[in-house]
Amino acid sequence: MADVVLNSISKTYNKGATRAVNNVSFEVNKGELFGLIGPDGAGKTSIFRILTTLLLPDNGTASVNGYDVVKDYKIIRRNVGYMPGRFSLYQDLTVEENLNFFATVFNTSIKENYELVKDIYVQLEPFKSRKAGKLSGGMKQKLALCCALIHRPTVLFLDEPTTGVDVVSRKEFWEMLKRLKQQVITILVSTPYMDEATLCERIALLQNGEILSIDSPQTITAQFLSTLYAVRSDNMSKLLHDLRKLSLVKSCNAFGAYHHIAFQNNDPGWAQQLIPLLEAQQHTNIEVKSIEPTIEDCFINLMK
Ligand SMILES: Nc1ncnc2c1ncn2[C@@H]1O[C@H](COP(=O)(O)OP(=O)(O)OP(=O)(O)O)[C@@H](O)[C@H]1O
Repeated sequence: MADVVLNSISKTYNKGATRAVNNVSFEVNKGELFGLIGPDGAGKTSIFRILTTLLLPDNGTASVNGYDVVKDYKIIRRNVGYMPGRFSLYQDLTVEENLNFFATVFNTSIKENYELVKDIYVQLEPFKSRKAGKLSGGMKQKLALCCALIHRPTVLFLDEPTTGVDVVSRKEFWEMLKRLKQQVITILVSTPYMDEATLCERIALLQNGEILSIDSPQTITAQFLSTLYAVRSDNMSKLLHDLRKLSLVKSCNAFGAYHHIAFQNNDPGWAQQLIPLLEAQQHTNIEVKSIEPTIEDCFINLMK
């Protein structure tokens, strides 16, 4: 059963000049961990604000727990948890005061739902008298998650919860989400980090307000039809330029320490031809290896 349903949702700003969300439809099943993956400006926040009833769509319909986001906004606000990208905590209140405040707003108490947040809150307890503004990024993120959970929501919306957080805290955060799933809470999480996509059960890849693909991360990467190679040499910027000029190369993109390339067809002989071709162009220490595509490879491929 679907807990969240979007039907052809569109949203523009600046009197129609900025198209933020363009005809987006998808469903999120009950208890699912669903990721909205896309770069800055892709439309993730606009979609979250529509689903949490803070923004009206221009067109289309959407529902949460079967309730319409426009007509039934009061019920939805009581039932969902929302962790916005910024400003969800009161910086001048302590850890405990923040959590108490959010519990009170929802007519509940920390005690009543402590079991749900216990795993996360125990890590914050040593700092419970510290002002939220004085917490580290990772701790703020944990407190914001506790605050979004304290009224036991049926659906949890987490907008870029790991943006600007260190790698260890990011990892811990995703482990917390996996544990939360066992409580049968439907979770929608957005992230610009493509590596986090594989931690979701299903994802929607979003660019310029449009869905490029929706499926499990495994299915999306399996649909990448070309054989992919990682290539490096001592001069990576010249390498990118030279690879893009080769007629046998279909696509070439910079990926950290390597460039990822796909050939015009999947003939394995072309990878062997590549080294002498690059040597002829004065490249040294050339390495070419076959690799599995990542979600980022798929995203770039779908953008074209
Ligand atoms: N209130 C607003 N007024 C005008 N334009 C807006 C407004 N909010 C968002 N936009 C624009 O709409 C587009 C989608 O923005 P949105 O915030 O939904 O995307 P996002 O994927 O969440 O990106 P980010 O992480 O940068 O917030 C962007 O071009 C953004 O500049």
